[in-house]
Amino acid sequence: MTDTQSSQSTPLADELDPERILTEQFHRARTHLSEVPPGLVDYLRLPRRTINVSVPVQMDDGHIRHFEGYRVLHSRMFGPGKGGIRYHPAVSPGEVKVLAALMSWKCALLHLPFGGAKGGVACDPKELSEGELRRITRRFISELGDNIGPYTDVPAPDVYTDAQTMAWIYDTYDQLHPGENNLPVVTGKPRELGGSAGRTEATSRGCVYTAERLIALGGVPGLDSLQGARVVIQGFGNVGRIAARLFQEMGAHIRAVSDSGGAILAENGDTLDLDRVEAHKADHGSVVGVPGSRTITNDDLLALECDILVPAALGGQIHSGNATRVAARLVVEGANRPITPEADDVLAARGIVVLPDILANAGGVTVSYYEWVQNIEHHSWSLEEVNNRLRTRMFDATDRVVARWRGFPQDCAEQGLCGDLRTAALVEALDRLAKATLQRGIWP
Ligand SMILES: NC(=O)C1=CN([C@@H]2O[C@H](COP(=O)(O)OP(=O)(O)OC[C@H]3O[C@@H](n4cnc5c(N)ncnc54)[C@H](OP(=O)(O)O)[C@@H]3O)[C@@H](O)[C@H]2O)C=CC1
Ligand SMILES: O=C(O)CCC(=O)C(=O)O
Repeated sequence: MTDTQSSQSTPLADELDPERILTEQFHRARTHLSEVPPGLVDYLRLPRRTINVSVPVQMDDGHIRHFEGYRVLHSRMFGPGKGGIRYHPAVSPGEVKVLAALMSWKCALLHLPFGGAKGGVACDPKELSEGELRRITRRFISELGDNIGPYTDVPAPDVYTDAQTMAWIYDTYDQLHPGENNLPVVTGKPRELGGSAGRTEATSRGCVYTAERLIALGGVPGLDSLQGARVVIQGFGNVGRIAARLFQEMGAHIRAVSDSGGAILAENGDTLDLDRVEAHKADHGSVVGVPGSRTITNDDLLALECDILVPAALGGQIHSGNATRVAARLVVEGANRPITPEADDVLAARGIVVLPDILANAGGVTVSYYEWVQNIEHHSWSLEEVNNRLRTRMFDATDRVVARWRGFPQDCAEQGLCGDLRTAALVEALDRLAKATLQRGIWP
């Protein structure tokens, strides 16, 4: 589309259902894994445990409200469950279950000694005071009790939670287990409380590293460098805001960004002044209205002509109703599950490459692993050391996924197989999980 056109688009009925999407993605990968017993493959899709808790909280005006909270442990195949905690009105048991499964694939793909987990509380943090959020967090964590722990299930930040939330989680757990080294019970903590150098930027840094590597491997037709690449980013929170900075440091031009209030496009068609965007967001709560920018909708942002599109907000943003309008060469999934399987097919048919979530945004959990190790060892690594380790690990995972992708049969479509990078990443992860399950042994 041109920068001035606008149109509305809707997904198909049920297309955004998270569990249907996971089942479809899983099905696409398992067709490449004919040597793994079918029953075992099914087992790998399902969560080990789902916990629902009711969280009663006294609000600032004195009345009592309750919130629904969830923690799903999908797998502990390679170590403790690992995954963020999200506070958002749309948090549901189905969505948390799917996000937990994605964490298992992500950790397996990155060779991290973790399984997968995810949690969330259905609430709107924008309508809550800091005190109310603190009380929700403390009560949620005490309701979870020993279902989390440094060697069983280790939370971290996700949408609308941050280092402060992690500090409350640590403090609550520490009150319940005095006298132990409880720092590794949660990652993404403030630096003063054992947080790792580089964790805040890690997810975005991982997006840049994986994109850089994929491009260097010749994986994106028509794109040979980040230098001069035109980048569009949806979401201006932890992942989107920092990704904008890091892509710019690599010489890319940030054409447009967005948040829940809308999207902005650099007026001169060139690059946004990120200092101004950040200052405006801090003062007004949204990127919309930054001087020197033009306001557009989030849907129109996804259709802007660019080299790299980075969805870094919520799931289900690119679907069959708008995938035909995406005008990028490469989509880097900063967010978890921003693209539906139907949209994956449309993008693949149009030659648009997708760097899938379990690879592109795995920098966050990778540095969470480094934080966990540092906490266990009572040690602290420099930012340079963390970033070097992260770069090596992200490059290695990208190399393995690209090798798997290039090893797919040439005639995938004729054989009824899906031949995209998402499927390659998932096959790589599932193959490892399947082998480990069989090596550990299914009990009689
Ligand atoms: N934090 C991490 O380490 C990791 C995060 N992720 C994934 O990245 C994504 C973003 O997470 P994170 O940056 O941490 O979350 P944040 O809460 O820091 O930021 C979320 C951003 O998304 C924006 N947003 C919310 N709803 C919409 C919408 N409907 N349209 C456009 N923008 C919207 C928010 O807008 P506003 O500012 O107006 O509220 C905000 O800018 C999620 O999918 C998360 O699961 C993946 C791996 C690790
Ligand atoms: O840092 C972590 O442990 C998990 C981050 C996360 O929730 C994710 O990768 O989706």
